[in-house]
Amino acid sequence: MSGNAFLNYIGGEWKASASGEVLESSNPANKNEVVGSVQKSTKSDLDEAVAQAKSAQKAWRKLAGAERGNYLYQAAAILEENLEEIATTMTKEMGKSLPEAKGETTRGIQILKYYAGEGMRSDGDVIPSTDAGALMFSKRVPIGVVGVITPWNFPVAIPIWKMAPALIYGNTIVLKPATEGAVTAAKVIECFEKAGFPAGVVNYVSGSGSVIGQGLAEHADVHAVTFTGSNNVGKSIGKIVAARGGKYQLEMGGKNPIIIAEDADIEAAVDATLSGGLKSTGQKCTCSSRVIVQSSIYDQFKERLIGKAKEITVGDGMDASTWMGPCASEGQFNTVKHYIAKGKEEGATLVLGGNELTDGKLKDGYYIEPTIFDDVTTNMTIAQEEIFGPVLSLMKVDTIEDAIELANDVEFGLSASIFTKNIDHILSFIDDIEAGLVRINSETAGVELQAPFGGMKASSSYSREQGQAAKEFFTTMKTVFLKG
Ligand SMILES: NC(=O)C1=CN([C@@H]2O[C@H](COP(=O)(O)OP(=O)(O)OC[C@H]3O[C@@H](n4cnc5c(N)ncnc54)[C@H](OP(=O)(O)O)[C@@H]3O)[C@@H](O)[C@H]2O)C=CC1
Ligand SMILES: O=C(O)CCC(=O)C(=O)O
Repeated sequence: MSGNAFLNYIGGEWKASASGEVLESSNPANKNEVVGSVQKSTKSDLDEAVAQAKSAQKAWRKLAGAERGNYLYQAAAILEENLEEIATTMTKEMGKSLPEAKGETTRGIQILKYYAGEGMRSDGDVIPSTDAGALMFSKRVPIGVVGVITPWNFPVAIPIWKMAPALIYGNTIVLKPATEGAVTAAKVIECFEKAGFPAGVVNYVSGSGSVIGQGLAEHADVHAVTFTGSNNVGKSIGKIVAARGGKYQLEMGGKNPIIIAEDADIEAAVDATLSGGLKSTGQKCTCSSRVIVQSSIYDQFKERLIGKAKEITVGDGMDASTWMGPCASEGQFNTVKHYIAKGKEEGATLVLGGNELTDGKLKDGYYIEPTIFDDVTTNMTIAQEEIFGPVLSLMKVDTIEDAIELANDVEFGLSASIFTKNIDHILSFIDDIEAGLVRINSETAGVELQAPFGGMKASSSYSREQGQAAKEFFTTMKTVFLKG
């Protein structure tokens, strides 16, 4: 590749799209800086990638799991050698701070190593047969070709946490990354290329969601599609794949609550609210967005939250002093401004921020102040819809029962957190909260790669990613009955 101008990676070769057109990626911290370019691919590019993945599948699945694992270990080592460059590209392409980008790349390395080891673990069970002379067992087998459609907010970790399990269990893949993270994702694919994966096992096709993403969903030779992104797109992918009998997995939005009980450690709760709510500029599906506080400590908590939020440094993610970077794109910037206007219009009280930041070095970026609304009620748009920006909504309750009821009063159910020392409250929270990730005295974000990840309600398609849970999606099962 020349610099950051990337072609598609199909059948083990970097290839220009039939369209002859490219899509440029610009830096959200400085919209005049072009970070790189990727191909604006066509349906025929996608067809070629799927055909390559299909023809590579048999030889790949015939390898021993340990051999497939060696390719993943190799990819991990190469990613590690390129950590600095990949993290820098991520910060420049989608704006998260460099330490966060490095942390995410490190997580990518760990995910690859975790699934590399999976090649040596059990892929079935022996089940006693009613026939004493027979051996009966289950055996996990790959599904075939997997389409991987990923968002821009974790352009390294999300492609890897989908590709690594798909590959180790013997599937071949076609990755369609979000256009706003496609240069970073191409650099990850370069690591897979250098790791020497057989041609056609790993394919990368960039381009618009409505052509390449939808094309993957519709493609008869793509047996399964794994997606992370918005609810509208996810639901549409689910319908398309289901209609043709394929398998799908959707990880979508969140509207995550953090409950602060009157016995909470206020300092720890404030730190967790800011970290969970505003790190990555609020652009995580696990971000805290609704801050539900018991009335007896409400004012004390609010004052401390606002005080600490005022200390947040906003700037270019490449600057060492930056705590919070810009919104990832102009579209995201406009969405956040729309929700802030909506919050004011519907009667919430703006107690911090709410404005664009345009002074000095910030003038060419998509910067928004850390924003806090008070007096938010559950019927307001900002209490119901995913904002994906640095906006917190404070909500007051009298009891923990009320808090949990309020927390559940949204269509989403991804992550939820409570700060309390009261064991009864903790137990009822674990029992009654409608969320896939239940976190106690800890922020709502923070996913561990070895544990199941996914949500309830509209946040996911009931499936779980990561850890051992990934096996469920990326394999199917044979039950073997063997009699001599
Ligand atoms: N759960 C999460 O982690 C995420 C949630 N979101 C939520 O979604 C909102 C919008 O973000 P956005 O980036 O537009 O999310 P999208 O859901 O549009 O994008 C996610 C992925 O889907 C692709 N895609 C877009 N349209 C289609 C389609 N019709 N068929 C198949 N694939 C498609 C995108 O490609 P392309 O980039 O080329 O459009 C991208 O690769 C955010 O504000 C946030 O609320 C966003 C990202 C992650
Ligand atoms: O919190 C995390 O680390 C993961 C978040 C995530 O999966 C997402 O935002 O899409």
